[in-house]
Amino acid sequence: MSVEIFKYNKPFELESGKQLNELEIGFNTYGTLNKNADNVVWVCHALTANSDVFDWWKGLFGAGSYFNPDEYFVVCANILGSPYGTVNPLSINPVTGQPYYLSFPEFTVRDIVKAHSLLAEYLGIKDINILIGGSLGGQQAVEWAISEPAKIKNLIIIASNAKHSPWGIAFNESQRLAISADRTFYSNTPDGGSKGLKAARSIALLSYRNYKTYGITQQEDDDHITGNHKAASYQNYQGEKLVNRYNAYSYWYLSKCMDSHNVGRNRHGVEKALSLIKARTLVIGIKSDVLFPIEEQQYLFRHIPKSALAELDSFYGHDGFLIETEALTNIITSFFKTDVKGKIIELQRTA
Ligand SMILES: CC(=O)SCCNC(=O)CCNC(=O)[C@H](O)C(C)(C)COP(=O)(O)OP(=O)(O)OC[C@H]1O[C@@H](n2cnc3c(N)ncnc32)[C@H](O)[C@@H]1OP(=O)(O)O
Ligand SMILES: N[C@@H](CCO)C(=O)O
Repeated sequence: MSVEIFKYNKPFELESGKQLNELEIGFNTYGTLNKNADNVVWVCHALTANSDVFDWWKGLFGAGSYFNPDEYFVVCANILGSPYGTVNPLSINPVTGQPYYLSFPEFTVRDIVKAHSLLAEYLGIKDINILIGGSLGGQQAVEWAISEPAKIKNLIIIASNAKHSPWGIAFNESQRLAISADRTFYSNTPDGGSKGLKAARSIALLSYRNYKTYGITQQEDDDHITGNHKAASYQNYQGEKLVNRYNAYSYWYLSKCMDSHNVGRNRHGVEKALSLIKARTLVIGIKSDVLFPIEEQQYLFRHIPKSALAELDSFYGHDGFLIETEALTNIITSFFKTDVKGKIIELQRTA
């Protein structure tokens, strides 16, 4: 499915007070907006994904899945700073005629939401029936539900939080240290910082999975002492896989954006901000998630007025939100079948 581009030809003011002179957003839509305009499902994607949600969230999205194009008008937009159609550090700065690289302005989760709200307006979307996102996507979703409470009818937040934790920021900073230790990062070339990015992804994976995941998927049959350990080869492979489809500059800025996440900023605190949410909300946590531990979803559940919590027992850790599509389908189906506030659904892993 090809990416469409929305161009906003006015300067786009960022939360920092800085601005982007031009805003372009890559997005995908699937299905059609119905007569009552009440079938919109908006997906907020996570760190390195893109707007083709039918590709990366198969099993939950697509023909025959829960979110299918016969029933829903699904929209997914590429986030600010990401290189899949939206303005990002490798884009040309109209003022200089050169790519931004490290002169790209820092931006926040609120800026992503503000940009996507402009896209929603352009698409003629007044109400979002279901707003859904995991991880950094969940951070956008909760932020949007607070900034435009009347617009969001139902909210699904998966493996995410209300304010990025010191632990999460420490992981992100460690990844930025890896990127900046690669001096080519400062060369301002499209592949600058590639070795650093590879190391950064390797660090990040440790937070996306966990001890048990590695113990099973990367267990070795033989007894060799050094050299080509399976887990080492996996880290290298995954690092290179990201380098082949991404760039260090987008990664750097998006990790800073994630650190900025704090729904309470200038809103009299996190609890007050969460209390503003009007959407009927489903919070899903993954018990084995070490990056966004279950306590963070329990906290969201406690402070979002009309909310339910599901705790998923997955083998995959944080990345379970992308992988456990069958379990997510079951949880979401039960949520929309029940009106009981606070019902906690406990599910075992299915994959
Ligand atoms: C333009 C684009 O392509 S955008 C792609 C979309 N990306 C996104 O949406 C980002 C979000 N997605 C993700 O983060 C991931 O895809 C996930 C979490 C959903 C799944 O992760 P995966 O990498 O597919 O799964 P997993 O961790 O099991 O790794 C499997 C891969 O590692 C390889 N692998 C496994 N063990 C080893 C090892 N010991 N040594 C080397 N390679 C290994 C497998 O061969 C497989 O390779 P493949 O991806 O080329 O098929
Ligand atoms: N694996 C996810 C990040 C974890 O939220 C991604 O690459 O987008």
